[in-house]
Amino acid sequence: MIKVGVFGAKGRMGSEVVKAVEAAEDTELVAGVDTGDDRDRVRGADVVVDFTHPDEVVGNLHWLVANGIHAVVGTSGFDEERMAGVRDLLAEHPGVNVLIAPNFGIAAVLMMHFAVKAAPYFDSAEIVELHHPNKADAPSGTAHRTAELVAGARGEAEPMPDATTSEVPGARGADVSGVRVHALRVAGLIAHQEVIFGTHGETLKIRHDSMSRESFMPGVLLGVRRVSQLPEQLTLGLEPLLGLD
Ligand SMILES: NC(=O)C1=CN([C@@H]2O[C@H](COP(=O)(O)OP(=O)(O)OC[C@H]3O[C@@H](n4cnc5c(N)ncnc54)[C@H](O)[C@@H]3O)[C@@H](O)[C@H]2O)C=CC1
Ligand SMILES: O=C(O)C1=N[C@H](C(=O)O)C[C@H](O)C1
Repeated sequence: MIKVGVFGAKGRMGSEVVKAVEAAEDTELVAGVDTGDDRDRVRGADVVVDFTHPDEVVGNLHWLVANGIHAVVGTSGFDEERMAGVRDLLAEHPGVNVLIAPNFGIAAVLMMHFAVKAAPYFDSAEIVELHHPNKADAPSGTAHRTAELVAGARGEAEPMPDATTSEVPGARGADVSGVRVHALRVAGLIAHQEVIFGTHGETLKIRHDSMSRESFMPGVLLGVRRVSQLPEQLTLGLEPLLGLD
């Protein structure tokens, strides 16, 4: 049995993780921790899953790593600088592993993978992410990561065509690694993203839709099962666990 703790246990994602961990045959819930609870409640866990808040997750990670507990992190907000901080932290604690996945949806990971494959063949690439209005951060962690991956796959390609000289601030979205990202917050939605590519006379749209938060659970459980055996102390994204690297 893998002993699992959950940080953010009363939240939209954390409450699903609690149910998934309780339902799986090879995992056992040690405790759920939410705001105001003592982190000590997860002592004895092999792995803790964190779905909290971008402003809280780093403090949680420091506590977990210092206490020798592997972490599976879904919370967004991990840019290059933050990743470097986690790498430094892990260097002081050999034997502890951290998996940070911007998106645990298997189809979402495939959407990012296909976008990387498509990117070198197009002049233009822009990302539209659409989420529920209770989301704390914009753009989403998934969109941020997709933009970085698409930019990397474009390599030394020409700058994207864009004749805009007059702009209402924000109208062209955020520039993430040279890729424009547009964030919509709409009641009734959960999590959705389109990557739109264009070249002469042709466009390609790659779209992913999360219809329920349950859809993230197979990916979270995969992370819980595999985090302790990952070859690197820090893994970004579910891709290597799915054989997609
Ligand atoms: N990687 C992925 O596949 C996914 C990632 N997310 C990310 O997960 C995070 C949480 O999203 P939601 O569940 O929608 O938010 P939420 O607001 O519904 O839940 C967060 C919960 O964490 C609790 N919390 C805040 N600080 C805490 C702390 N220091 N210790 C323990 N609990 C704490 C809050 O009280 C709340 O109950 C966001 O960053 C979101 O972007 C969301 C969905 C999928
Ligand atoms: O807050 C959410 O809901 C989601 N957050 C993650 C992100 O920021 O990419 C993953 C998914 O988009 C849902």
